[in-house]
Amino acid sequence: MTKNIHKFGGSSLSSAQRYKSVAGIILEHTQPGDCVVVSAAGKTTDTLVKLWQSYQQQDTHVIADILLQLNNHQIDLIEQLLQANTKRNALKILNEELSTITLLAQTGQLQEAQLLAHGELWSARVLAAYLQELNVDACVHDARALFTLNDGQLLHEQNTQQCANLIAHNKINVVTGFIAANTAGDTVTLGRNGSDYSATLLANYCHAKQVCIWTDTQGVFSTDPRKVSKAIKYAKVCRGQANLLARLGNPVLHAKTLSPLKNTDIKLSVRSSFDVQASSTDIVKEGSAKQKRFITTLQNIDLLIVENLSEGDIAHVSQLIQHSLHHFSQNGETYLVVPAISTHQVISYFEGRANINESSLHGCAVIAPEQDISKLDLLAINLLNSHAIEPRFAHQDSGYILLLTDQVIDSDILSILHDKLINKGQEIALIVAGLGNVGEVFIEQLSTQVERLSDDFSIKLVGLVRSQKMLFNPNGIGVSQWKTQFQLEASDYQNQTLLNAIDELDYEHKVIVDITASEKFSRLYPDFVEMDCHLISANKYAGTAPTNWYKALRTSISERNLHWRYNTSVGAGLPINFALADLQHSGDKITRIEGVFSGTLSWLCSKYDGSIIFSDLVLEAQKMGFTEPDPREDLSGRDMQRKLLILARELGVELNLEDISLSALMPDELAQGSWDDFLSKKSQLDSFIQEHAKRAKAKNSVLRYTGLLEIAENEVIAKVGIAYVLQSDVLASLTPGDNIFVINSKWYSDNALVIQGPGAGKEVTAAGVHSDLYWLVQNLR
Ligand SMILES: NC(=O)C1=CN([C@@H]2O[C@H](COP(=O)(O)OP(=O)(O)OC[C@H]3O[C@@H](n4cnc5c(N)ncnc54)[C@H](OP(=O)(O)O)[C@@H]3O)[C@@H](O)[C@H]2O)C=CC1
Ligand SMILES: N[C@@H](CC=O)C(=O)O
Repeated sequence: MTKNIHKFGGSSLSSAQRYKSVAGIILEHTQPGDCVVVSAAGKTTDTLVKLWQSYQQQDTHVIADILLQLNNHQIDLIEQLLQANTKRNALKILNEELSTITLLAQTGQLQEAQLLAHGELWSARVLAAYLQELNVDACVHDARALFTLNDGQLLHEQNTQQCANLIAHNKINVVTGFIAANTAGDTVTLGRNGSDYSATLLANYCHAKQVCIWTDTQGVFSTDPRKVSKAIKYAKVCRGQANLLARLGNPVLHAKTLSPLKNTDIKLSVRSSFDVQASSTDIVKEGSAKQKRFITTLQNIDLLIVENLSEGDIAHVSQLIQHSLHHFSQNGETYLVVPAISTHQVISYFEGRANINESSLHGCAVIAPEQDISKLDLLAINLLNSHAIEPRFAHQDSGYILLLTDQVIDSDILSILHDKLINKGQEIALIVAGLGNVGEVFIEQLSTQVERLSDDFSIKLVGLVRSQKMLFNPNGIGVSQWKTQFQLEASDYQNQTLLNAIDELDYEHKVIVDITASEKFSRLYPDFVEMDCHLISANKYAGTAPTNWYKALRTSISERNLHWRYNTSVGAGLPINFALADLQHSGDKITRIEGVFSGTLSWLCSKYDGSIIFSDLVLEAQKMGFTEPDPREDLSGRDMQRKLLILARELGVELNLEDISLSALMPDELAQGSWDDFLSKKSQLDSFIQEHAKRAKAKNSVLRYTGLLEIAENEVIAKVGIAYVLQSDVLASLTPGDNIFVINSKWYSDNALVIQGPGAGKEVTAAGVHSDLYWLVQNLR
């Protein structure tokens, strides 16, 4: 049974390397019986159109050039992808076909559609042959045997039967997009971007479950992400809004692509074939997702008034000019928005029923939930006016506003409109992992913050995660009753359950707040990022992961325009990462950071005077919520080593944990075994500390645990360890629990910049996590 239809466009097949990537996707994402619809490789259709025009103009030089170009491109693909007999065979067929084209042209028998069809035929054949070489049982279908039209109308019943007869249930069916046949057996095309339409038609005829359009963008965005960096990628868009978008300037989907899905349950996804890990946008049935806000731009259009416009006219004209069309009524007139380049063709089609009302227009369309439209209309006009743009024509309808102007809406204006119209009132889903010392306080402080930020965003807590249990509610968990709700409703925690729940969320923004100390949880970050989640970490594991993993994560975050905040991973609530980033952005160069970066070790060393045994102080620090879940992470120096690595990476220094030398504040032996084992041997820790305190005293010094990062031209010194500091030193009089960062830089060379304050504690840390959340929300605006 055919379950899924996958469609790959020209850009996904533009080179041999791209074919290999597509084959990789097919291997991973398809099963026997699925169909793979392909467009012509790269710009092949454009080249074939030029060839057709050159034949019309009988321009022999250009014809020869184009034929050579097509031949070389195909030979290149065949040579790189196929082997032995398959290759020889493919080259022979290509040669024969190009000769036939020449012969047909010379005898005046060449037809345009028949010529254009070669693009899809070539890609389908090369892809299927390449898949076969990879041992995939693939077959090729020429869609002219599957889709028949009579007088421009698809013969649905006949086509369903043809698909049932020909589509193989035990193979991967590679199908040519874009082309069909008429009842006389001649080739016809389904119009520009017809391959998407082929895919949804095939899904309808084969009763498929899902169509996946693999393209060069990651999905459907609130606006063009190439023009507006804060464009929001939506996880779900309803078909009605997708249809409007297609008609009002968004090129990702075309209105006719959606038509075969009407009255079906077939799911449509838009995914990137260039970034396979990225999440998709799903186009779903009305009511299955909330209505979103979009802004699209229109350029070089004319506005026609048409008499007695029918749906049939729209279908015919769209086919004629190969463009999705939008029409609407206002004050008793019916308007049609057409690309200026096609106005002449459209007017002739209507034979006196259409007149130009306004010409040479540009503008924008805002699509939004019905109830927001009037408010947004006013706001949009005011914003345009404030930039000296007076709409020449305005139309407000259910679910959208159309503002047509003399000026082009450029990226700058579009960004402003997007910020003020689209990026307001958006919903942010918050998933908090780690409900320990810091996590609990973070949630207690949450309701005030949610209220404070509510002007711009509606923040909803949707997930709470502990090591063994999780609570997830896409509609929101009551912040004031979270504990009771967690006790009563939490289910067993599993990574996949959590990931599935996040993937299903229909929110504009998703934020994972990691307040665990779990390495295992941090390993899920790449999955979160693939689902377009922003990250806030108090957890230090991801920030100190091996360089390759860390860099890949960073790249993936920046490619998706996401944010990762982790200020509390060093210095708890102190603004150390902010300060370093700020200095660097302002042109400073940091050369040295020295100090005490552990609240726990600061507290322990400052408190210890021999009157209370050291291990009892450790237990007290643990009780106060200062220490890591296992305080040996602190005593081993490992936690401070992590902080130093985070600081180093913040400054662009490429280090791994092993590059930071470390001496522990406990005997190595105590690092092994369980916490109970440690407690049974804690006297060893006490003797160890006693001994160091004695040695320090002998030098008129006190025992401290310090870190140093020194960045010279050719050398980086990075170390954490025990230090004996003179009584007169600033580190000797540090308030217990305080961190101190002494920073030297180009600007702070002789007189260092000092940041000092509490470096651990649940309240300050939770407040620091809120500061990261606040920063993030400000940057989503
Ligand atoms: N305490 C402080 O002063 C500061 C802490 N931090 C950092 O904040 C983080 C939390 O510290 P703290 O609150 O003190 O730690 P706690 O040990 O009190 O809390 C840790 C929480 O994480 C949960 N958890 C553990 N493993 C997983 C997992 N695999 N998946 C999901 N949840 C998990 C635990 O679940 P369960 O409840 O089931 O055990 C617990 O709720 C740490 O990374 C720490 O380094 C940063 C700055 C200062
Ligand atoms: N154990 C840590 C807590 C914060 O990271 C410390 O004491 O600094």
